[in-house]
Amino acid sequence: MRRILIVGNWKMNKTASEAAAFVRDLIKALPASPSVDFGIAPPFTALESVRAALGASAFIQLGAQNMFWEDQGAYTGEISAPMLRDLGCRFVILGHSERRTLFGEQDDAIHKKIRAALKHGLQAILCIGESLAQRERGTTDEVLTGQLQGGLGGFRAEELTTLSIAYEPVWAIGTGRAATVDQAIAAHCTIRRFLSATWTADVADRARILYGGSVTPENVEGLLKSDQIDGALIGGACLRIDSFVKIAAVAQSIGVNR
Ligand SMILES: O=C(CO)COP(=O)(O)O
Repeated sequence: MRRILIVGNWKMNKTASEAAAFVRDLIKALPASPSVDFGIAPPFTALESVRAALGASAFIQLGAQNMFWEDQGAYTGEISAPMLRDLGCRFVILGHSERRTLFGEQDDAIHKKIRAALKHGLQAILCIGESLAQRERGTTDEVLTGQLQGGLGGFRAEELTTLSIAYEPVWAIGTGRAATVDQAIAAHCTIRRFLSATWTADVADRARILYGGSVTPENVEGLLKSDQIDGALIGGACLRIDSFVKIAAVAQSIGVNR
């Protein structure tokens, strides 16, 4: 069975010192031997201070919110996979809908980033999700499989053993309007079926599929109770200690029984 993964995507929030102080408090409040995995993706500028604050707390993984696909060179403003590895990152979020819509990221760029992440031993969390218009048009499944094909097409099954996918419907991000459990399960099943049909049953079985979009301490239990939902990628509710800790407690209680 897949272990639950709870990741806080802090987006463009918290200075390096605020982030470090938060993490020091968080470590004290989280269970000492968790039955689930935790990850935090602070802004690039806080990676170093968060790594120092995490110290030996290996149960919280450090990750980044984006990266460029080249290792080094004349790419002003960009950050590479080796740079992230050197700062202790273990994962990187790629293809977030804010990157796609606000910064024009397309599938071919996301594909190159995933390849670079895997080459350097970073776990990729590939974000996919439909807009409200696409859902209303009834094209959700097509959008999801198109984004999977665009991001992952051409990879060999052996390359995808550490892959995670985050299903983040665009209309649910930061809106307070989360997908229902049934909507999330339906999308996760579409994703898993596609992984199995395109690669192997093993790839589909191993991939952790997280839900993201207005996850809160109140709705996380319903989501995680489904064995199709392997965790959550959380924005707003992971910016506050109290709600992060509440979500962690729910995940922990479900995780021990998985
Ligand atoms: O985009 C998200 C996580 O990547 C979700 O953000 P919210 O949890 O704030 O809706």
